[in-house]
Amino acid sequence: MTEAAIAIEHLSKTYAGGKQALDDVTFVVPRGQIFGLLGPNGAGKSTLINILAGLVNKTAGTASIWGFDIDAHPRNAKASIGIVNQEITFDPFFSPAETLDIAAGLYGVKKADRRTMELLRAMALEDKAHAYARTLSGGMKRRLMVAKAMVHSPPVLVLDEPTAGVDIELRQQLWAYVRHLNDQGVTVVLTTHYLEEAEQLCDRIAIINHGRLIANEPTRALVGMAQEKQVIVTVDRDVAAAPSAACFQKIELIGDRVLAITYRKDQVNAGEVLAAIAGSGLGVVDVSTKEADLEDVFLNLTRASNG
Ligand SMILES: Nc1ncnc2c1ncn2[C@@H]1O[C@H](COP(=O)(O)OP(=O)(O)OP(=O)(O)O)[C@@H](O)[C@H]1O
Repeated sequence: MTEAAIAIEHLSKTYAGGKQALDDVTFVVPRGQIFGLLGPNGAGKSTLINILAGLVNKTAGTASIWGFDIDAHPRNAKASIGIVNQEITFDPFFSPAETLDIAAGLYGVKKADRRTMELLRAMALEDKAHAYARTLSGGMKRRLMVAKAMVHSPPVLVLDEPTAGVDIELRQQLWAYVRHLNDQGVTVVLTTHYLEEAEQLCDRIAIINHGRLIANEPTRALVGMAQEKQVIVTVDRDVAAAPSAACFQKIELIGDRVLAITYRKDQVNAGEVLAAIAGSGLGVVDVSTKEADLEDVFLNLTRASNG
């Protein structure tokens, strides 16, 4: 079996005060992937990452990074992961080069092994190497944070909400660098609220909601679930049983005259769905549609997992 980049088993966290942020979470991040951890605000993503970082103590379960259990081998586990937090944290009076040197020193990276200029170059910060960090733009600061997380050349890089408040151009640059790192063999985990963002980058996506893992699928399979769209159709007479048609993914009678039809928008459009209703002899009185977004994917998945 190939070893996991990150393996989490039955991980739970209840904060003092009683809030359960993680509830029996088990999943594996395979080595070499770009792995998306999705979930709405407050789902428990940061808690999970902070446990991996050694900043939050778990209540139950185990976690290992690059084969190192975080309790049994905390130093090796920490050396195997670089984490870019949501907050930008560095001393504004140091230059980017100094910032990286200091971070490398904290990790015990020998001077000869430091990659300060290489990292700055990779993050397009070479010409700012000796400027005060406080003179950097917001985007440059964020890139510096990524470089800082990589000073000890960890095999796993975690980006927690890397694009919150980041403009599109910078986002593209950041993703290009993430892909570059991944091409070089770095396993990347990124958390985001945005399915679309994860969709573009990730090989695999896990979804966490209310502290529970509700999906862990190859991106393509998960995105398929987001292709579902629903139309609610009111017809002109009472119907005893919902009509069927090949273009319906699912049809439910939700009132005497109201049908909820799920279809895949990559396969049919609403017009065809309505035509199928008309074809079954029913007159359409009213229609409303609903786009499947991440929220719906959550709902579908939670419904599915509740049986
Ligand atoms: N130190 C803490 N003490 C008590 N409750 C906490 C603490 N940190 C987080 N929580 C709660 O735990 C839950 C999960 O929070 P967490 O920050 O892990 O979510 P998240 O998915 O990272 O959300 P966001 O995307 O907003 O950062 C939330 O209800 C949050 O209020």
